[in-house]
Amino acid sequence: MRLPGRLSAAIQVLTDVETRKRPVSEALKSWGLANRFAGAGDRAAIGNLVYDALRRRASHAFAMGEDSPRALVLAVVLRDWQEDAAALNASFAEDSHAPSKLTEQEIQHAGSDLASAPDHVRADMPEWLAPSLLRAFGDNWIAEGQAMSGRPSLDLRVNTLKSTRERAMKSLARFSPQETAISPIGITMPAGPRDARTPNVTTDEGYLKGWFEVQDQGSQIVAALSGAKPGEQVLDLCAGAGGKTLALAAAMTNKGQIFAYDSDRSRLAPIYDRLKRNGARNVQVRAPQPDALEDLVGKMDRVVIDAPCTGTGTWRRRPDTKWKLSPELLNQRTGEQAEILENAVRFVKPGGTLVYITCSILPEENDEQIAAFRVTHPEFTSAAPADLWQAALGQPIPDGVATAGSGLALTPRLTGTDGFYCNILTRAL
Ligand SMILES: C[S@@+](CC[C@H](N)C(=O)[O-])C[C@H]1O[C@@H](n2cnc3c(N)ncnc32)[C@H](O)[C@@H]1O
Repeated sequence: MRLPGRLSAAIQVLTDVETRKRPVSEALKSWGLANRFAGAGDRAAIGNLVYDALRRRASHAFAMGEDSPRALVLAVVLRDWQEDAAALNASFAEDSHAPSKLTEQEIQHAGSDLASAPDHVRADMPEWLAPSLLRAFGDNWIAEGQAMSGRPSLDLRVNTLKSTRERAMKSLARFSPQETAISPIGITMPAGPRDARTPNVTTDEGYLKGWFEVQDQGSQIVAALSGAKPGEQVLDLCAGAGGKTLALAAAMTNKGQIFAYDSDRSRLAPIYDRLKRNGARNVQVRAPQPDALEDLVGKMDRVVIDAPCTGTGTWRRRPDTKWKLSPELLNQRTGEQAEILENAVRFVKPGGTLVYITCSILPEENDEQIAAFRVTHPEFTSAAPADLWQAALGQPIPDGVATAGSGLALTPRLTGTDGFYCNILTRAL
């Protein structure tokens, strides 16, 4: 397929996402099934167009004067990919799969700047979140929003139980891997421009041997900050598919014990295969059932809460969710987090540590959640962010990462990662 056909396909997929309220990944998959002639390169390019349209939906719609799938997709090629309008129209004329010709108005709108746009449009963020983002980032919130609207890199965590970064990078040499800037065991492949494809690393021999996992550098950093040490008793209370569990097991060099629990059996299910492939042998999976964790009450050196959250920190990867988040859902998540924190306390032994993590950039789920927790639990004290960072990562904490509430905030702008938050609290003896 040439670009005109890919644009038509992207408009079709985006229309499907909008009208049927489907996740982008699902709409792309069903387009691929219905159009089997399209190759992997076509599917990647169409995916890029759709995701880029959604990443910058507010600013594209403002410039184009409308929010239709066609306007958004044309905005991507004209505003982001800097395609020449006249050349595009010439290529449309020669391609029977092309969208209809660009109008004079569309061409003119695509060139408009955002000087007069409201702040939330320039930030490409939902308007109702502006006060929260201002609280979290002060005057930098627009720049944070803009960084959150770019494409994410593909990051891998080297599994130090089985390999070294050097060996894993050799295995992936054809993708030009680079070392991550902060995580000492991370590998990154920066996102390419325009129709670049994301490398498929899961068919690599190194992956099949368990040398590395796909894991955003931000997730690797919070796992390192959680400070699990060989020999400890650790409860991973929201283990899900085990991304953090695997990182903790490697940090503990398979010594001590991790209890991996999740209230949702289906989310936990993939952990068994992943543990095997990673050679993680100090993990006991606790399936959800009454009293599943009662024997651990008061005994844990460390309880890790990788809390259910709005996922606002991952909006570069799932930009459709940026426009679906509602105040009701945010309220629901903060309620769940408060309950989980309360439950987690029971397991932390005196002098033990509670690790609270979200992949959110919203203060309601981060500093404000922890501030409320500390009112009812004055026996917990947050560790100093700068000391934690230096000890875990061997470098000084970057500007802006330490939060007012003694947490640590990662963002695309501050650390070149997905958005994450963590707060490490120690229980008094
Ligand atoms: C952010 S995800 C975990 C991701 C996982 N730790 C990883 O690194 O791949 C949050 C998880 O919390 C789980 N969860 C939600 N409510 C819970 C509860 N009350 N107790 C335990 N787990 C819960 C969800 O099922 C979900 O898997």
